[in-house]
Amino acid sequence: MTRIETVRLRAVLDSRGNKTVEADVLTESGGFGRAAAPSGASTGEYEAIELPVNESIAAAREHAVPRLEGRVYAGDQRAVDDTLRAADGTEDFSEIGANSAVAISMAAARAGADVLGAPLYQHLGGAFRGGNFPIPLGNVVGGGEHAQEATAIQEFLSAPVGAPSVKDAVFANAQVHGEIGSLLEERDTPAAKGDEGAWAPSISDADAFELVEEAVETVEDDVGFEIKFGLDMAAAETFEDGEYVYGDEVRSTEEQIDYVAGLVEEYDLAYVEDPLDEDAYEAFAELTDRVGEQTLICGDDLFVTNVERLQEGIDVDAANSILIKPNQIGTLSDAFDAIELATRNGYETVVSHRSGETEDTTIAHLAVATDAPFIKTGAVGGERTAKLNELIRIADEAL
Ligand SMILES: O=C(O)[C@@H](CO)OP(=O)(O)O
Ligand SMILES: [Mg+2]
Repeated sequence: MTRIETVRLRAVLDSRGNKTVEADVLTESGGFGRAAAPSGASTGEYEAIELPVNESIAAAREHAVPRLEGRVYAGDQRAVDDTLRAADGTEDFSEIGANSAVAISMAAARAGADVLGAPLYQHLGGAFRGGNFPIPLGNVVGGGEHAQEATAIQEFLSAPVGAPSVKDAVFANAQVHGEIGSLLEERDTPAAKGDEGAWAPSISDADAFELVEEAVETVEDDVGFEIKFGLDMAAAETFEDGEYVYGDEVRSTEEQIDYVAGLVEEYDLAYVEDPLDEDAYEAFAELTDRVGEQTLICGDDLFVTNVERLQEGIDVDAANSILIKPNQIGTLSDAFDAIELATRNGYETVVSHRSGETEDTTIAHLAVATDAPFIKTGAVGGERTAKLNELIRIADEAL
């Protein structure tokens, strides 16, 4: 019933103005699904490979599309994704590109949902899911690879942990973002916005901590529920010759662990992503041992949504949460496998956008379908609010 009739691929723009892959999947019964690949800037070394868009589309048309059309059912996600893997023939999608793979994988899921007449989260998660909503982590101040001349730490994330509903949480993050804008204006500190819509002022990390703390407290008082904040330190980007280089600060591994543990204590951080290098399993484990009871230590570049790397981390207690980015691994099935392995081992999952995004809302559905406790998808900006507003619609059963 959901047999794929046609797969169409095209280049469209992402939020940075770069080209990305969009896929349409049409089924023989008239089902239709469309999805687009996001793109990272602070990409992990072990991620699946994103090929130049035209190259990826040409390779996918040659190798993957003929194996899908007339042969595979869009509703059978495993079969779609196995076919993509077989067509590619490599471990890291370097033949057809993870950008075409993930676009086709997500478009097929949408087509499958369309044929069923079900919302995507229900098709992906089944009848017994959809009642829990992720807490959105909203990037409110940032720099690193996402903005020039801004904070050395890549992301300061508002975390409305006490929000009574997803809608309240989404609005609270936007309010924190707005409050920071007002504080910057009061201080005569000019600020551009980074790739994810966060403020990107030319201030030190220490100043950014004070700024975000003040904004969070102000909004917390106003909304009446608990808001914390967290960080993506994207440490692999700053790790040079065995040292962590954040602006003028240079730290050894032990110093970095002490520094992060100190930040968790001082600011009662809810979340710390990639505090250490992408190969530093042991150092991650040391930090998790010290502060893992108080906060989430999340692996992004460390795990790259890859079950083998996650298992390595589980074996040494490297972290207590994992970032889930479907394009990091190439298919929805692979992302699901990582989520299941994580959940079985008590790791919290954080479904995530990329810095280069489109209007695609698949990750909002993925988070709801898997009961993910968190979603990281920005606070403001059209490609970010596309996902946030979709969460609100899902909660309202307005799809
Ligand atoms: O590091 C990250 O977590 C992401 C998203 O915030 O950034 P990028 O997509 O550039 O890898
Ligand atoms: Mg990250």
